[in-house]
Amino acid sequence: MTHKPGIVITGASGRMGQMLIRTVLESGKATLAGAVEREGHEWVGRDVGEMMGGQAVGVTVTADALEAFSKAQAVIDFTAPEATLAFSKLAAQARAVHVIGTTGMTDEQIAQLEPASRHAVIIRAGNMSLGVNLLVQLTKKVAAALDEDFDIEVIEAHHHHKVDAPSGTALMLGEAAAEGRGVKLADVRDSGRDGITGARKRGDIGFTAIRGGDIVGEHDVLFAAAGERIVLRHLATDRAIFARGALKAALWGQDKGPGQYDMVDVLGL
Ligand SMILES: NC(=O)C1=CN([C@@H]2O[C@H](COP(=O)(O)OP(=O)(O)OC[C@H]3O[C@@H](n4cnc5c(N)ncnc54)[C@H](O)[C@@H]3O)[C@@H](O)[C@H]2O)C=CC1
Ligand SMILES: O=C(O)C1=N[C@H](C(=O)O)C[C@H](O)C1
Repeated sequence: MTHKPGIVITGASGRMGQMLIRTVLESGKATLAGAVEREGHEWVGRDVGEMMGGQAVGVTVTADALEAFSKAQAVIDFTAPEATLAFSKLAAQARAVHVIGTTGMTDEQIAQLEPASRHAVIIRAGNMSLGVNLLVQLTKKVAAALDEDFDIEVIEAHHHHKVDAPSGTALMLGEAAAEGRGVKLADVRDSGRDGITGARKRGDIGFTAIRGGDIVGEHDVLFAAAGERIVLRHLATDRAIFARGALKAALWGQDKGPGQYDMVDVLGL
């Protein structure tokens, strides 16, 4: 690719926002076309490089997302569900590729992305890392090979700032396990056990969420039967893996037609 696409990062001051800005600036494959934060945020009106504690990079943080998007070829968005919905409409208006890493969206909110995807490329995944997307494929295969004598549990751990549970990744893994078994996750999902829950229901897929300290993101898919257990595990130790995946998606999306895609499409898994 000779032309370097301009990329806007939303949620610029966030944990992922800052990681994405560094990744784009250091990539040599894209330029940083803009940095967006919410109205009233202390970073708005300031140079994003300086606000991250380094040299000025010549990009002023703005709350005017449409103006920023209209000068870019892609938007990478790791923010919050309501913000992401609003950004999807603006990215479609600007015909910019919208890479969505935001998790915690309801089914209704996900359905509301459809009109935007008629006009622009949307690439959405609860986890943008190569390792997790490979684990999703493995989970599907293992679940398809085993019967319901194996209880499936998804166990995830994240830092204490995380606001949604189960994590987007845990839900991807649960969906993959359900697909492997030929069932709908909604019919077998068991989240948040507490109190006298009764015995585990055969065929259910259980979810457990741990929150503590600075854990970047850990996911186990446990297949537990009488006398043996299989554990598929992914450990993230650096948020750079998510940012690298998101940048790859933004570049991949440049020559695709409008529609909704995920990281399995991007990575060709
Ligand atoms: N798909 C993936 O690979 C990954 C997804 N995530 C997800 O990304 C999201 C963000 O995670 P973190 O960076 O840890 O959170 P964070 O709380 O550090 O950052 C979120 C940022 O979004 C900004 N924001 C919120 N509403 C906004 C609006 N209307 N306009 C502009 N900016 C707005 C906030 O001010 C904040 O700077 C979460 O949903 C998380 O689960 C995180 C890591 C990897
Ligand atoms: O909020 C996070 O930090 C993460 N969120 C994503 C998720 O919900 O799965 C991906 C990663 O695990 C980090």
